Amino acid sequence: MDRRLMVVLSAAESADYSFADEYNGPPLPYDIPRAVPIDVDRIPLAAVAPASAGLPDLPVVHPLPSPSSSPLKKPPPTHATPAPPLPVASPTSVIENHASMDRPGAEVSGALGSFGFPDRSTDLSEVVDSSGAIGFSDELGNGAAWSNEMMPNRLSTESALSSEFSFRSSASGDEDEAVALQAKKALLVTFQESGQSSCSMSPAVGVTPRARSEDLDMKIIKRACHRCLKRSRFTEKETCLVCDAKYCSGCVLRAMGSMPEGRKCISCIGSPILESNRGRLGRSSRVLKKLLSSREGCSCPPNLKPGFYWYDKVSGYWGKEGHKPDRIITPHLNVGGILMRNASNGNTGILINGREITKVELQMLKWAGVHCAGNPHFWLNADGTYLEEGQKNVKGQIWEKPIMKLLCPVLSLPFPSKVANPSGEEVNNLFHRAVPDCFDTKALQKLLLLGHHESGTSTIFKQAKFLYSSVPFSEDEREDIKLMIQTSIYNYLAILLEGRERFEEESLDEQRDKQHLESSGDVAFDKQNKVTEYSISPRLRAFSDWLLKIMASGNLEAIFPAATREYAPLVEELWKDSAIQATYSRRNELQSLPSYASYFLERVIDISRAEYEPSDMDILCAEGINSSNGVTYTDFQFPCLAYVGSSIDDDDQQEALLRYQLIRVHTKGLGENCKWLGMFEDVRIVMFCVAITDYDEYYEDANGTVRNKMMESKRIFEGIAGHPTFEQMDFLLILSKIDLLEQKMDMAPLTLCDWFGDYNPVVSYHPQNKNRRGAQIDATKAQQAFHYVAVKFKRLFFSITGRKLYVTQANGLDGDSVDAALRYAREIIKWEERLVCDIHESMYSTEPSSYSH
Ligand SMILES: Nc1nc2c(ncn2[C@@H]2O[C@H](COP(=O)(O)OP(=O)(O)OP(=O)(O)O)[C@@H](O)[C@H]2O)c(=O)[nH]1
Ligand SMILES: [Mg+2]
Repeated sequence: MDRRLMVVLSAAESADYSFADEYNGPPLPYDIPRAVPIDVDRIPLAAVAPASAGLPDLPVVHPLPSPSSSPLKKPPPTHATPAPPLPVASPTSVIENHASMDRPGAEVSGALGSFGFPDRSTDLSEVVDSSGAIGFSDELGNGAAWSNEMMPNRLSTESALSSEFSFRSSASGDEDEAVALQAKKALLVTFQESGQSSCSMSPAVGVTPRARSEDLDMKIIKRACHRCLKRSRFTEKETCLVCDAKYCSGCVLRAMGSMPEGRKCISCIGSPILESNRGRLGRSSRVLKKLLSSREGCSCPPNLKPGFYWYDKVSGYWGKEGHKPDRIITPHLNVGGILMRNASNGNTGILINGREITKVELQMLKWAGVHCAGNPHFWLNADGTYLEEGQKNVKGQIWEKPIMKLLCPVLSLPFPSKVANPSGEEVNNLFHRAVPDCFDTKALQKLLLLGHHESGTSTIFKQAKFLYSSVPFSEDEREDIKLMIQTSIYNYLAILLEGRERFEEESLDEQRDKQHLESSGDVAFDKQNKVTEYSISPRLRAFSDWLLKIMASGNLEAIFPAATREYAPLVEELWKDSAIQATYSRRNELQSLPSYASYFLERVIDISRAEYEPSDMDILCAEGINSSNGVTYTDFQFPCLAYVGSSIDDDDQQEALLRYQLIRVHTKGLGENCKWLGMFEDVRIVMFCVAITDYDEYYEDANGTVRNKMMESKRIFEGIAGHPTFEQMDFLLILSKIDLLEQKMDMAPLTLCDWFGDYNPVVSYHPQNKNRRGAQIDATKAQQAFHYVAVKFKRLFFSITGRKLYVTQANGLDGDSVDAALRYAREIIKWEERLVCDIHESMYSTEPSSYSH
């Protein structure tokens, strides 16, 4: 690395921390402190115990080879103060070092003991004094990186552990416990002053009073992995039940080995667990679950939360007692007893492997084409093949229909990650991108996207596919989309032509009324020969009549694709006609004309060509790609965000492995009183989409009542927020079409919507808010409105649930904006997880406060 590393020190004593960073700014007018490399000649060496010490005839560690011949490199210096002379290991330390000599890596432990880690505690006060908390932890980080790099196989877990542990626990409030544990740890590598008993030596391990007082440092260290010393807030860690040392997933198996006594580090085996950790016994460990799942042959382990479960050994179905199946795991595991008929509390009379199935499972069987008349009893194998009890013939395979892959998640039922073919060989499912095994074992985080008509849900859904899928739409799908766009143009035109006729009628009526007024009704009004701004030429009128007739007959599809090419010039002529343009300018009165109609009509000639290929934008704007009533879902992973000049860190990489599922449901598809919402009880977050521009838009419901779209969104939102399925669920409100708001507010004030009647923003007339010509710029108008609407929904949500509503804005047509909204949803999920972990930690931690943020 030839990049200059500069240590930035905080001049102020009161500064919270300092940090190391690369400096790219202009030359500084003053001298900066320089990092002074450690003088390798001053590295202390272990000495032979003098005979005067009166020690028994003990084996002695030989001095390390001279630095020049040593493979150990000096650690990179990061603190600005010269490194203090490092203490030489005392005679007793030699003995202590020797105590671990018969372990692999003991030699290295000894080397590190006198060179790297244990001296850290002595060195600590210096580093903390001069550069503060983060400076200290950087020091640790570098040390760890160095030692791991140099001695990957020989580094003793205990060495790092012990030195780290002795520091950590002596700072904890529970001195007695710490001292006892310390004594145990110290046998491995800890150094002690001569003359001290092994039990009393722990406080002597170089912890200065100053270091003890640094609570913040304690917290930072506590969150670090005790083996690699890497800190990360979001990296899950496993904690030793005896000494509370934490290990990241990369170190846990080395530090804890095969865990013959449960979750204890190797050095703690044989020691009783801390009483305060008793409550953690039997609780699931996500770190271990992820790690062990790939090693122990169970392709999809169940969620090990405390509770009672049932397990169907034959099919691999696994579920909570009294509930439908939750997972399909490896079959024939030696777990549990006989499967009870009422295990899942089913009431359908149909049995699978002796268990009475639930209603949703019955629905699934029906979709799979299984005949369920007469309440049959089935025998279901792990490969999905099924037979009727007492019969020999396989009746079918329940996973074989491709649609099952889509339908199972809809019913919140599991689908096997791998489907075995009849020969017994496991094959990857064809309908999914191949996902490595380790991903499969991670829980899928489900994000439910809901919204009223035209709220932008399918645009966000499509955008997510573009953002996160390598092949967002297949060739066939693109072909369908093309046909749909070509057809839609005629729909838009028909809406305009109908509107034109209406406006022409209204205009003629006005003319007639006016004429009647002027002539007192003496002159007859000749409607046929009157012209208005909405009138079109006879030729175009003939085409218009024909098209409207075809549309009315619902036979539009019959004239395609010939119509697209043949009539494209006429459509273009009509679109450009002043009558249609005048109609289009009153588009807010044409309820069903989508906002993107002009986007396609402008390009009708191009779009009508046989070789037309829809662009990504065309696909985003096109209607009907996701059916309005159906449920659509897509699985994805957030790619790592690599910023210029920065590398992707461990956290990002770990997060990039997490799998998400975006499920988009149109509220129409939820049925009366949202009765289908119960299907989504396992989603992690509900994202409710509202088009912020809906405040002045109306639609006609099934009864012919004209309703304001914003008020309708509010009504649906109230129903969903208060739905029992989502009692504890996080909600994120996405206010979409934010890009259109500014323009819209110029034409129609927000107060047009009854709910927003009290909108009265403070308009700032600050001179700086003027453009070069002196005109006032109200750049924040849309933002003010956004905040106002957001608060309205937040208050509404709070009044229903007593909880907090998260709100974000989005422009569905902008990938970055949708990416930001979805990443925000991910953050919310993470916060909630963190909160649960914190509560858990605080419940089972002996320390007053182990973590704060
Ligand atoms: N300018 C702009 N247009 C948007 C935005 N979101 C959606 N649209 C457009 O608004 C129209 C309706 O959006 P959809 O995503 O289809 O709405 P929906 O929620 O799926 O509603 P249904 O189609 O009724 O199911 C589409 O033409 C989109 O292109 C946005 O943020 N900005
Ligand atoms: Mg749509």
